[in-house]
Amino acid sequence: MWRRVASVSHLFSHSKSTKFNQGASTFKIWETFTSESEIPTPSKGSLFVTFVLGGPGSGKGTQCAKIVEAFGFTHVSAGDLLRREIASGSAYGSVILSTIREGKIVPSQVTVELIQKEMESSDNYKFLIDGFPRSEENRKAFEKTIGAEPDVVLFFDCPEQEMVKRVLNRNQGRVDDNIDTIKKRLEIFDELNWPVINYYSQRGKLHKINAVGTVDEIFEKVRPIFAPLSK
Ligand SMILES: Nc1ncnc2c1ncn2[C@@H]1O[C@H](COP(=O)(O)OP(=O)(O)OP(=O)(O)O)[C@@H](O)[C@H]1O
Ligand SMILES: O=c1ccn([C@@H]2O[C@H](COP(=O)(O)O)[C@@H](O)[C@H]2O)c(=O)[nH]1
Ligand SMILES: [Mg+2]
Repeated sequence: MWRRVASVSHLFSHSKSTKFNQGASTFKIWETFTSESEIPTPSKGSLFVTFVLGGPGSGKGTQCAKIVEAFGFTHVSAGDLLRREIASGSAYGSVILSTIREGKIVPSQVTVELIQKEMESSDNYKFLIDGFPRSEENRKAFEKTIGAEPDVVLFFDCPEQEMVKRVLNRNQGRVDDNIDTIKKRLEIFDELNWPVINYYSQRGKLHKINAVGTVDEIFEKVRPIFAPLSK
């Protein structure tokens, strides 16, 4: 399925064996980008991971749907996986629900396991991981468990006022779409997500997109990032 490019198991000697890092490793060494304008050119069969970051209501899910349509990615929304876990009545459900209500972050172990299962159940090799990692701890847990780093990191940069307006108008019945929880989510975003954004910026993987405008206008800024990919 995924083409092996090189072994990186020595970098993740404590990680669990998974579809992504079995034995001598089934994934490639990730290209490092020296500037923000460089775009990776993946070949079919190599795992290609995009992290999609941005504050609450910045439009991550909306743009992911368009990327899926245009470029054939599999969309893995960490928030959706957690909401699905609550709905399934799992043992973790009540603690996840109270964490989401408080706008806090669910323990990495839970989220990474859900993401891992979702990726492993897909035949695709191109993934959009939406709304994750939300903290440096999340980021490190993903690297350790999945044994991979993102090829591309999108960051939808949106003013707070606009994000609040969008979330309050979303009308999807989410328990966290109320002004009190939004304030907490914004605080947590400021405190914990910026270090992740800075981390990927320093590694030249970050694509910062101004998220103000119509959905189509924003997608026209996203499209060139994936232009080297065929569907
Ligand atoms: N460019 C845009 N202009 C106006 N409204 C938008 C735009 N993009 C998305 N929206 C709307 O804003 C709301 C939030 O968008 P979306 O769910 O995509 O954000 P998100 O970043 O995934 O938020 P969250 O982190 O809370 O899941 C939705 O109702 C969506 O339809
Ligand atoms: O990696 C994650 C993703 C999400 N959460 C919690 O879920 C809500 C909603 O997430 P959205 O991405 O906005 O759908 C978020 O506020 C967190 O409480 C998480 O803990 N970890
Ligand atoms: Mg979303």
